[in-house]
Amino acid sequence: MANQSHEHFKLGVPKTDEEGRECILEARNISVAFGTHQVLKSLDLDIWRGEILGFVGASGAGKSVLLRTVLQLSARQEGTIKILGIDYDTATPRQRIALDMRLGVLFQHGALFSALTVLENIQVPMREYLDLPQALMDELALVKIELVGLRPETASLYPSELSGGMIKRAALARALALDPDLVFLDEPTSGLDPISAAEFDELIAKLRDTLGLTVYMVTHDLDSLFSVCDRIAVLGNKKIIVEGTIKDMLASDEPWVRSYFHGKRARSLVRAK
Ligand SMILES: Nc1ncnc2c1ncn2[C@@H]1O[C@H](COP(=O)(O)OP(=O)(O)OP(=O)(O)O)[C@@H](O)[C@H]1O
Repeated sequence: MANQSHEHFKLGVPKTDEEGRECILEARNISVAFGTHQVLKSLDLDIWRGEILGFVGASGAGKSVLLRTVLQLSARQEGTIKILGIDYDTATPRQRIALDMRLGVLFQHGALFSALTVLENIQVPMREYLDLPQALMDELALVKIELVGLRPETASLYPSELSGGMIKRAALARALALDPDLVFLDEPTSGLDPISAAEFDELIAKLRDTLGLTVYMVTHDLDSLFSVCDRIAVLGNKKIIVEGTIKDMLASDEPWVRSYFHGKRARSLVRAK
């Protein structure tokens, strides 16, 4: 038993960059097709500890497909995905569970269970992966509720009783339930008014700064890209066509990147900076 629990937590040795940051997720040569429709071809991606990586690309470019692929939720034709230095395909079942626990996900529409309260929603991953007494799970869920800036009274509310911004925060609290290293956020500010969206961005930046969280954010929100993303990756032509800081995006000659980051809305953000 002792050996089994040891194996459960035995993870790999991730590669590091020149600043000594660990590579939390390393995807190589990823290809995905649906029938004859090739969506991703030989795509490479590294995600480094502590960064907020924004993923953009034209509608239909494959952002959701890539997200689902790196989360092992949809099949790929080829390619390897290492999480914390472990190749998911060759990992033992226990290592896979340990890896799954290191990742949190906030799907686009919050995806809370409507029949469960906020507290119960946050406890879903705890019930799935941990064996804790109810009182401890209640305590831990309340800590997550506070962490995402919700009031303790929110714990007993159902999703239908929450505003859009509160749903996103509750879903984020659930994504953080197991203290993951990396959270995936799919369009986290879509559907929020600009003030709630800006507050959500601030929360993400705060969690990165205080918890050392690493964030993979699919977004169309230029405000988020300008205000919180350390690095931006642009998906197009079946792979990452440009990646870098917002400054790099503004300097890029790539036609889609130019029109996206030099559009009217982007120009007003550049002026405001
Ligand atoms: N299960 C599937 N079966 C067949 N084709 C699919 C499937 N899932 C996605 N696709 C196709 O893959 C392509 C990429 O879709 P995807 O949803 O990843 O785009 P996206 O970049 O996330 O777009 P958006 O910004 O509009 O959400 C699209 O052409 C889509 O029709």
